[in-house]
Amino acid sequence: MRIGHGFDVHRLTEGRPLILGGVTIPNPKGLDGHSDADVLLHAVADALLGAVGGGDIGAHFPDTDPAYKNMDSLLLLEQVYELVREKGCQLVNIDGTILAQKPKMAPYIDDMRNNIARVLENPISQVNVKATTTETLGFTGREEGIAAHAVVLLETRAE
Ligand SMILES: C[C@@](CO)(OP(=O)(O)O)[C@H](O)COP(=O)(O)OP(=O)(O)OC[C@H]1O[C@@H](n2ccc(N)nc2=O)[C@H](O)[C@@H]1O
Repeated sequence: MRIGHGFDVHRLTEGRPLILGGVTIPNPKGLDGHSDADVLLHAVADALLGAVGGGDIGAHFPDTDPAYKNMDSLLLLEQVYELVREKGCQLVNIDGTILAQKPKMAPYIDDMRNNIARVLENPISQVNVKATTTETLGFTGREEGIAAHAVVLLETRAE
């Protein structure tokens, strides 16, 4: 068994869509970044890479490479999971947490879970996503940005 943790932050800005877990969420501001800035999927991808000792997404998808401009992070996650499978590992379960003061994420959580479960070829029961405010504290509480954590458990095929 192997565990991994991922964490990511993106700044909220006007003129960008808010995409989390592959779901476009109506909101006055979206997330800034080189890719689609899907902070939840980035945390999940970093957790997967961490679990297999595969570095981090910045090393695999440099934000200086035009190829990743506005990249759909579901494709980024797919490529990371291919690497996990190549290393003889597969997903047991994921737990993700979005830290955002607004908007309310509850209506979109199951769609996020479905997207992640589909890309990682696992039942939705293995993929948990939750959201929390930071009680107006810190940069997330001031609605300057959104952060996300993810923890994954993998099993090696030999197990
Ligand atoms: C997903 C992508 C796609 O281009 O861009 P964004 O859409 O987030 O902008 C990138 O992979 C986004 O990678 P991410 O890892 O989140 O970006 P950063 O935090 O800026 O880190 C970029 C790279 O610098 C390294 N790094 C970061 C901070 C630091 N103090 N020292 C470092 O050496 C990290 O290991 C990483 O490999």
